[in-house]
Amino acid sequence: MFPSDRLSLVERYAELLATDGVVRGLIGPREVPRLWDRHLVNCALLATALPRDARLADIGSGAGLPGLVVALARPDVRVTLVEPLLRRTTFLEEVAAGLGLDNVLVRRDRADAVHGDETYDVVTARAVAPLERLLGWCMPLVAPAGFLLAMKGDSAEEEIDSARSVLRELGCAAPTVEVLSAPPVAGSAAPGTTSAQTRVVRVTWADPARVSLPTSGGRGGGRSGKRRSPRRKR
Ligand SMILES: C[S@@+](CC[C@H](N)C(=O)[O-])C[C@H]1O[C@@H](n2cnc3c(N)ncnc32)[C@H](O)[C@@H]1O
Repeated sequence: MFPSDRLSLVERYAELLATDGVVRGLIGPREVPRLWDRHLVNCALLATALPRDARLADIGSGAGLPGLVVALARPDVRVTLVEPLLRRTTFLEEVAAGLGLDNVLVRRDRADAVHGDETYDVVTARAVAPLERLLGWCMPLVAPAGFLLAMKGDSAEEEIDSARSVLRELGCAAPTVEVLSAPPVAGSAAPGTTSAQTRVVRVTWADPARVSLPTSGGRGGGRSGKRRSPRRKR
């Protein structure tokens, strides 16, 4: 799941989450005993769904989940962690520098402030917003041939249902729900657990040739407060 030469870095990150992360209020103390299976392994499964050398933006990274974990698991992937809260970006910058991760960039911003600046092959998000809202934040960042991977667990189908009209309005294809799994990790899975799994919603553009993304200077969330969305070319 992690390259062998990155394992000590993952262990160091886990230690930082369990100590500084808790003291600085980035992760709840109750999460510490389940850091590996519920957070690190769960997020590392995303790494199995990424194209080689992808450019990825993780929206609402918090303490680095899943973005930092993906950067640890996939040194070939360039990861931008988009997070608006200073306390969190400070931690993310410290961890990335402390672990010597040269494939991580931290951007202190809301997702919509990035619209028009960059697009990415993959955009990820975990526990940030319902899919309906997440689409408006994330799809303007998805390159025409790229995709959004939203970690949604058991609520995936229900959230897709609620997002139908937004999906249509933005010009997205029908989302798919994928189960990513890996063999059990010795000593980390709960008793009775046979393998680690996570459920993700994958959203692509319906017609990549007809996607019109915001351009710089035309970003959404500006002073007018008007929401700009990617539109299909007519
Ligand atoms: C519940 S936390 C989840 C953090 C992390 N993804 C995880 O799974 O542990 C939600 C995060 O989304 C961030 N967030 C909220 N609104 C956002 C927005 N519009 N753009 C980017 N991040 C946002 C918050 O600051 C917070 O760090």
